[in-house]
Amino acid sequence: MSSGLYRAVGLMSGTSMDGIDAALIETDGEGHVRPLGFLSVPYGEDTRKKLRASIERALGVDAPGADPVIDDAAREITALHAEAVRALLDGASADVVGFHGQTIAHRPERGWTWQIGDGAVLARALGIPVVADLRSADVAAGGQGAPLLPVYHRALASALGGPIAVLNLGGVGNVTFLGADDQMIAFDTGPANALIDDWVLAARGLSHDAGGAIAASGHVHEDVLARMTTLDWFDVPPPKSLDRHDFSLNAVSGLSFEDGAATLTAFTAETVRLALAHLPVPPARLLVTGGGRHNATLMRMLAERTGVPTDPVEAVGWRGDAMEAEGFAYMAVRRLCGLPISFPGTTGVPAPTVGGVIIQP
Ligand SMILES: Nc1ncnc2c1ncn2[C@@H]1O[C@H](COP(=O)(O)OP(=O)(O)OP(=O)(O)O)[C@@H](O)[C@H]1O
Ligand SMILES: CC(=O)N[C@H]1[C@@H]2OC[C@@H](O2)[C@@H](O)[C@@H]1O[C@H](C)C(=O)O
Repeated sequence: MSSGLYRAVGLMSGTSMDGIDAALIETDGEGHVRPLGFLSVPYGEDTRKKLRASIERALGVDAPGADPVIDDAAREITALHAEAVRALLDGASADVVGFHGQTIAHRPERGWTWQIGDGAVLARALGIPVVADLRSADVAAGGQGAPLLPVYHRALASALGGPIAVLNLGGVGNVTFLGADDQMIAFDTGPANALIDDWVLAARGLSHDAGGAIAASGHVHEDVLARMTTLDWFDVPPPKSLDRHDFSLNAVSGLSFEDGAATLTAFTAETVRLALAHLPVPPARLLVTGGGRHNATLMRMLAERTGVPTDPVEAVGWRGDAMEAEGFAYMAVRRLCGLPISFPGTTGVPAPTVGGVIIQP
């Protein structure tokens, strides 16, 4: 560390369970952010199986606790995160690691959110202080515990004119509205890629609809879509957040493979249109991050259905694949500086809240 600048590693393993993203940035936890490196390490099929089994168990419990299957998965992913950091740093140093962990269940209404991975083991393995458990303080204070990235979006967007919206299309979608005077409104929008992924996996064993080609060859069933979007959840004003498993494929189950993909893709676009209706004014542009920005059909439907100019975040020089990992590096530094990471407008927490636990090696 020198003159308030930290070299920080951020680790994110998202709800798609595709693997671990690791980013290295230099930051002061405020307006200065310089990207220094990024890599992704895919989970092997064996790890994914363990995580799927853990999720199944976690969704059935009243509160997080010891469980042999989940504990085994946690040990395994902690070791994989340590390897990812070593590969990223390649012998170079870092001042802190922000460790998100793998979300296996998110139940803020029950007072908890569950990210597995052992920060103390990681800190010892790396010899670097770790900031872990970044969501719990927010939930304990009455917030949704998600989304947390808005504070990082605000740092990146300070040079851009507003109002803009940053849309993350991961397994679950979330939007950050950045208005005048640093106004931040953020919330989860719906299942972004989760249902599309589930649909193509169940029917053809595919991990995703690459480029949106399957959806492009199908036909959107507007009647089915209308039934899907009448769910009360979409009318609920923010703050709000979702578990990846809060929605199901029931509504499209009778459709052909291609029409199901098209209708689910249109559903994701519609959920964003409904989300934007909760904002005080329409954003001038929608900047899209997360894996869903690689789905050309989804990007086209988003622009058509929202009527808002839509671009991948690369259009303003941000790094869409690295953004979440960079964000957790940034949040780790904010923790070291005692700065809040969640706000009434982003998670519904009553007051700006410092998040994460610092673990010395
Ligand atoms: N080339 C592509 N074409 C279509 N979809 C893609 C492509 N690449 C990635 N995706 C989609 O993006 C998803 C992964 O996105 P991302 O890595 O942003 O999610 P995540 O970080 O795991 O989730 P979350 O943000 O919900 O935690 C994949 O599951 C897939 O559906
Ligand atoms: C509990 C949890 O892991 N939530 C994730 C998930 O993936 C997207 C959306 O749902 C968002 O709320 C959050 O992640 C991002 C990184 C966030 O907190 O901003």
